[in-house]
Amino acid sequence: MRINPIIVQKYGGACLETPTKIRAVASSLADLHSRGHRVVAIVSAMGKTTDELVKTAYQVSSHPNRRELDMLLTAGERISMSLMSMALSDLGVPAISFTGSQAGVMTDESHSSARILDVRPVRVREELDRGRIVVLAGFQGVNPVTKEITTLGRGGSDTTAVAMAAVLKANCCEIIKEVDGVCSADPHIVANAKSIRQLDFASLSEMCFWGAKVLHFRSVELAQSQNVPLVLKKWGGGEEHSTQVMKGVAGMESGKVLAVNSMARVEHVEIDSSDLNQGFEKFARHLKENGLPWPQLLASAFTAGKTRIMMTCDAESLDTLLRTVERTKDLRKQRETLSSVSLTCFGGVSSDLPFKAIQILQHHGIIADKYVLSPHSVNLFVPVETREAAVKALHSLI
Ligand SMILES: Nc1ncnc2c1ncn2[C@@H]1O[C@H](COP(=O)(O)OP(=O)(O)O)[C@@H](O)[C@H]1O
Ligand SMILES: N[C@@H](CC(=O)OP(=O)(O)O)C(=O)O
Repeated sequence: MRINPIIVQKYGGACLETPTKIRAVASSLADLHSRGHRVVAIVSAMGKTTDELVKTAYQVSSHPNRRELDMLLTAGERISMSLMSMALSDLGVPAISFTGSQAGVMTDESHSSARILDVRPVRVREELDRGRIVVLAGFQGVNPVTKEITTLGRGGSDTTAVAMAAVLKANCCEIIKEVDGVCSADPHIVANAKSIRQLDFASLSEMCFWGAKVLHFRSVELAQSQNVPLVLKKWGGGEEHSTQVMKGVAGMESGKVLAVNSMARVEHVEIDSSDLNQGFEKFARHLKENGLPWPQLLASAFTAGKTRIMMTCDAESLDTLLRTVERTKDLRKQRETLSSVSLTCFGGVSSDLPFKAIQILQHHGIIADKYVLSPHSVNLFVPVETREAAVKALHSLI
């Protein structure tokens, strides 16, 4: 007996913003199903719903409890999944929606930044075997011991999609976007940013770590380790509007600049401490005592009795962290907020690139006051108000 191939498609909030868009996505899923695919659709919350829910939480509490915040935020995806399933039924296509816990997404217990430990998609498989389209709420899971509902961190639906594609051994995991896949810069900043048709995992992971909002960076690592065939596609667009992620792409050590990405907000926290280790212990204790998630750490250093940690995170978490730090004797915000601008290169960074980048910025009146190198990227830190100009200026290197 021929077994129909499984396709996992993930739709982000931008593609699901309105009921009309949901109906359009439903008809495209129905089409895929009618062509003989077994279809699993992972959905995010509609449009900016998650941002709105976070805002509402902060209107009722200056310091929302993280368990309750997860309960609230998972509702966004639950709305999308049920509406999608209804729209599919309306088109005469059998469909069923599941939350993360119903779909068997098991996570650790870390609210708002949980990691997937295992996926046991028993019900998903049963429903696929019955011929239904399975619609899953992305971004969420359940801790198997405490039975508490968790979220995977902002943008986490991509990670749900990749994890599900891995355990179902899907033929393809398609991340459907409103943009032309991965571009050489955020097309909302650089109007002539080019779509990157083929991209290796290492470069993509680096771009996403340093602010490319196209994919949750954990999902890239997962896709690579689990060998998941990953494609990013523009909704309704053809192949020229998509990016295929590959193990290796042609070329050796070209050092070619592939993309410029940026992070809007990088903060520095200073901790009175006797060494780096004590600095980190105090920082970890502060996060725990205030129920805060770990931010994304970028660099740290110890000098003259102070540990300095450079970090980023979503705006609400950074605001809460800085508010709680104000009330603490040994911790403080160290300097003005910065933005990062990153050049990601194929085949490794060439030694002269940081200096070229600094010169270009300087030519545009932008002073970068430090940079961090990683194997595939040069990451410069600039004043917040110059971020977009810096991205545009450095895009000339592509
Ligand atoms: N290098 C990049 N390539 C493509 N998009 C990028 C890049 N950097 C940032 N972005 C932003 O990422 C967003 C993600 O795509 P979109 O479909 O709008 O979001 P979502 O899937 O989260 O609903 C785009 O709106 C775009 O502005
Ligand atoms: N809705 C969640 C999860 C997510 O992945 O969203 P999106 O795919 O729209 O970026 C968020 O906004 O963080």
